[in-house]
Amino acid sequence: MIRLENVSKVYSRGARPALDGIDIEIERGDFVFLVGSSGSGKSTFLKLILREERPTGGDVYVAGRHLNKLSAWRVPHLRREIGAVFQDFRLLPNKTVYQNVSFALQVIGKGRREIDSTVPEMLELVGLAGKERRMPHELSGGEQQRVAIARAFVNRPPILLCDEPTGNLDPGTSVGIMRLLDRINRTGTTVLMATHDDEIVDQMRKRVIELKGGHLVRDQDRGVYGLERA
Ligand SMILES: Nc1ncnc2c1ncn2[C@@H]1O[C@H](COP(=O)(O)OP(=O)(O)OP(=O)(O)O)[C@@H](O)[C@H]1O
Repeated sequence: MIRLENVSKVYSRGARPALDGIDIEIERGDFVFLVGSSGSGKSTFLKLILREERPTGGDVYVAGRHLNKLSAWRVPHLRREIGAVFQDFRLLPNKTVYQNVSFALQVIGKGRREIDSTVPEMLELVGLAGKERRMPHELSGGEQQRVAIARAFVNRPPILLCDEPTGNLDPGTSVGIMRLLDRINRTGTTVLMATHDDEIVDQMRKRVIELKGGHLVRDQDRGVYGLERA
């Protein structure tokens, strides 16, 4: 589903590479934690997959596409295959919960009837039934993240990328969000989550990929956050 072959990224000439010679394959349906200290290259890794950045060396393949060769007008098609969730939720502040989720379908040209049947289903899945008419500021952080996940997943993309999705949430709320991501993964969705949340990683025992200074230093099945704590 995602494959990087000898991928490097240098942002500016002479700078240390943000990623250096990365080889990795993530299969359909995998759940993968991407860990590493600040500046290790996690966000750059996610940006290459979304084609927000391009590699300076090597090849990136996502959902059957060779991104090096993907022309700009095809990038929106790639992005339909990838739901993205961020630490800061990024909801539209002037739209209701329902509108935030339905907007994601409107912009890809879905019809009213399909939207009206899909959105309630998705809000039910994320545990927000009954809160359709709330505005984002009337929700807790955990609820806002559930809206963001509903929006990212409403068109059932095969890949969900999560950049620190529990970074702004307390531990109890984070567990709820992880249960939801786990459920989404069990539907066959590939989940790739960059995180600093050691408790979550240690609880879930999924595949762990660790970056250090732009190098891939660990790829561990049923892994933990830090080997020294194993
Ligand atoms: N747009 C950019 N221009 C120049 N350098 C960048 C840019 N984005 C990232 N970098 C550099 O690339 C390296 C990797 O950064 P990246 O944001 O990928 O790390 P990260 O692991 O996601 O960090 P964090 O956990 O703090 O989000 C860092 O040295 C950073 O300064």
